[in-house]
Amino acid sequence: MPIQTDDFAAAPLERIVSAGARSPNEEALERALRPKRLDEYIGQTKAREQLDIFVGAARKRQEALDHVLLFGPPGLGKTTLSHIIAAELGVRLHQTSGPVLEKPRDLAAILTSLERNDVLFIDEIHRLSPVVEEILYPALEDFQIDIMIGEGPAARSIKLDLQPFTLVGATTRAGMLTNPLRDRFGITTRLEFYTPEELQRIVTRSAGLLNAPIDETGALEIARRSRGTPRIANRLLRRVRDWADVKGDGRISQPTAEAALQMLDVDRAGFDLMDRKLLDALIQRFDGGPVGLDNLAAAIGEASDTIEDVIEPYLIQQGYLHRTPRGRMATLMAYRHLGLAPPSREGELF
Ligand SMILES: Nc1ncnc2c1ncn2[C@@H]1O[C@H](COP(=O)(O)OP(=O)(O)OP(=O)(O)O)[C@@H](O)[C@H]1O
Repeated sequence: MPIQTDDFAAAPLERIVSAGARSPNEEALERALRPKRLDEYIGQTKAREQLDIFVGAARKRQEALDHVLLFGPPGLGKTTLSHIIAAELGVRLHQTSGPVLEKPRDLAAILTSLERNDVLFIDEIHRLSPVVEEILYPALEDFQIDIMIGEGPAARSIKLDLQPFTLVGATTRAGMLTNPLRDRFGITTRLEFYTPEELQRIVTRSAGLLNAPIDETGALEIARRSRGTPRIANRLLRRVRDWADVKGDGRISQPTAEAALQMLDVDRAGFDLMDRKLLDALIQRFDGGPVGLDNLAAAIGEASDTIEDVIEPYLIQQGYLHRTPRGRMATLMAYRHLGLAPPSREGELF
């Protein structure tokens, strides 16, 4: 049955290509568009092949799968994959996130409620507090936790046995994980940006679920401007579909997609005003760099974390930005993209 989207509010237009922030309505729609099984999950061939084997083996032996760490920029499908892992194992998924688990007892309550071979998904696992992380170590290694009973001198610690389970941790920052935590994951999977062809298949699939008529050229135009990210592809698809419904005959083809995305200020490279502002500041105010992250953040009025997690990974991957030990630098492609003349600097990047 096609999904009705009339009651889903639009994402904020000022950052339509951000893979980060989402409204609750958009989250609901994402759930509906999520592939449910591994063979519906498009792209990420390496991750999919590995998981297919490891999950198959665990299921055959009726054992808990080794703990899995998924890392990569937001919106590439970490949450989706954790749901798929649980579905393929035929077990329940319990979902939480690092910042939500404030106290050791928050985590203890979840761990003691797990049934045999269940999957516990912790999003933003790099944001677990150290005291909560301490509880996790013996849970991951020996399926046991130590909990304190009572207070003051009468306090004592008791050991509780847990059911075997699989932790799936997701993070945008594998480098921020402590070594003891990182070492406890048996399977580490890095999610990569998607190719335009993979995104084209995702857009086509989502359009089918949304009952939106689209042809190959329309899907490819949306895919090319989606920064390698399914979340953005799905979001742009919905906005293009609005445009096609109001300004056209409802069908999405290349000219419709191009006109709609131009209106939304998403350019041919998938950059929005914020990306262009960052590249522009880097070139015009800092002579192309190198410039430190904090200075760049101050210049464009954005948080350093947002630049690091959301904006720059794609700019770097596409070759518009370099991260050097001395700071960020614009590449020749960045100058060209903005229509600016590059400086002639011998021995440097160009
Ligand atoms: N491989 C894929 N095939 C089809 N659709 C996908 C795929 N990966 C992600 N999606 C779609 O993209 C949306 C975002 O995916 P998801 O929520 O899993 O991202 P995420 O990496 O967990 O992001 P975050 O870490 O920001 O929560 C989902 O609605 C899902 O439909």
